[in-house]
Amino acid sequence: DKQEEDVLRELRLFLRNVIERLSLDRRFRAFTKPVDTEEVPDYLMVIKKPMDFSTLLTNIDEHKYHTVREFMADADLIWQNALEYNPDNDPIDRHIRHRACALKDTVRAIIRDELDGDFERVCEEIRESR
Ligand SMILES: CC(=O)c1nc(NC(=O)[C@H]2CNCCN2)sc1-c1cc(O)cc(O)c1
Repeated sequence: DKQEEDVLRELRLFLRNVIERLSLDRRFRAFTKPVDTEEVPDYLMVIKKPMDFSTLLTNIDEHKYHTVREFMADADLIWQNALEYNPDNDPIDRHIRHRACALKDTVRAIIRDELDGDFERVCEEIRESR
């Protein structure tokens, strides 16, 4: 109904704003677009569910996320994939793992500081009612 559509619209606006701010952070440049499988040919053999900021935005626009929890499941894939693909004691691996850990902590801090628990509960109730 109208009120429920207003809630889901506000959720989409909140999630787009979170991604916009992450995309401006130079530390997270590697996470903005899908990993280029030309540059990194073995990537899809290691990582089963690639994810990046641009794909998150597309998913939002396609109304894929009805709750912040659903969004977080995909957003977490970005840093989880980077940790999985970069396990070695190699300086390049360690560098991207630091950025993956910074992304994990930054997303959690934004959600903790800016998501109203009551708002997320309303989103969950709408989803359960459908
Ligand atoms: C995003 C990610 O997980 C990623 N990991 C990499 N790891 C390596 O290159 C390590 C792997 N271990 C052996 C030594 N090389 S490169 C890379 C990447 C960075 C970009 O700026 C764009 C892009 O498409 C992919």
